[in-house]
Amino acid sequence: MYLKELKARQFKNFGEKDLQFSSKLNAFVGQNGKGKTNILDAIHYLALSKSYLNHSDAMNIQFDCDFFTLEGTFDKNDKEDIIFCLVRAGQPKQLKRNSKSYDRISEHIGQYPLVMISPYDSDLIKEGSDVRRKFLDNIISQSNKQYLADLIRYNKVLLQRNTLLKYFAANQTFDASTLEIYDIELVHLGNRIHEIRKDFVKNFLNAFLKYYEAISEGSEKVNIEYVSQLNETDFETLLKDSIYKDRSAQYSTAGIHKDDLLFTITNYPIKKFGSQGQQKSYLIALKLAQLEVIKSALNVTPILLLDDIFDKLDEHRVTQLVKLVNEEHFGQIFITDTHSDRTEDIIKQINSESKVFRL
Ligand SMILES: Nc1ncnc2c1ncn2[C@@H]1O[C@H](COP(=O)(O)OP(=O)(O)OP(=O)(O)O)[C@@H](O)[C@H]1O
Repeated sequence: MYLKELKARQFKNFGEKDLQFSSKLNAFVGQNGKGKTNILDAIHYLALSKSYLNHSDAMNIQFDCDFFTLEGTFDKNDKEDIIFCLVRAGQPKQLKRNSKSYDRISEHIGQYPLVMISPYDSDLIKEGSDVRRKFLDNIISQSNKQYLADLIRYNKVLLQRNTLLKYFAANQTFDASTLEIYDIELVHLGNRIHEIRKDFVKNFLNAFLKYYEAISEGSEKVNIEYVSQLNETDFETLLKDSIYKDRSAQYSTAGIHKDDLLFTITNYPIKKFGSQGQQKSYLIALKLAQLEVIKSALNVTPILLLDDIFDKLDEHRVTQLVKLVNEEHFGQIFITDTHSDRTEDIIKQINSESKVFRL
């Protein structure tokens, strides 16, 4: 599967932009602010029906305009699919495949898988546990619909339990039997989610270690640990033990909604002890492992977007990374860079069909 062609109208800084791509490597070169990332974001938008960068669809409309459109021609098993997207400020977005609107936009997800590696991924290391849980949940949900359903239900029950705790506090009352109804369901769902996350991290770790070792040439010891209160104590006991704390906090303080991933380098948290290059290598290995998992779940090779990823990596790591993505199991790749010399070097190394766009 690859993107053959992109037509963007009034999307961010592009009034009108038509591009034809190579099925293997595409490089966008240009100075800061020329719109290299915006092109990757347009591709992201077409593949996943949302921007990587802006939560609000309307923020992608060119300044002083009323709408944007994107049209992408994907080649999937030698068949062409045309994806069209129209966004008008204040209106629901329209998404069509081959001129037919989707009944639900979620039907589009997974059809044209894509993984983006961008400077904004540093949030995964630097921000709170919710960002890492989201990363984990997103990957697992792509191939496990039951997991997604359990997770949605868990969050709903959790919200109801929290509302009840607030009600108890506001009315200076307490009813253990009502709380127990929620606890039974939370324990049932939470245990299932915990087991799946535990198994997933075990498998994901192997792929991650393989990529980190390849990029760093095995020079550093890294690890991902699945941190969960349920690793130590069963969920039922946890809920019982935390009831006084929950009542005073007026929310549920224990459960799988507190899970985290601990990213380490030489046994210390990479967030505090990793250099910028090590953190970047770590993020790249995480995302390449993500690509591998998606590929085996969907049986389609995701498109890979590499936004400005060479900065802060030393020459060895750049070479290793280029070698890696040049391997057979990677499909279409888009890269952006401000250094045209470096891009030319990379293209020489990759030595396969490629196209360079100068912006
Ligand atoms: N809605 C919008 N309408 C018009 N222009 C926009 C809009 N959103 C962003 N831009 C412009 O897009 C430009 C940024 O583009 P982009 O981030 O793609 O640059 P880049 O080439 O990747 O730069 P860098 O090398 O610094 O990462 C900025 O000039 C910004 O003002």
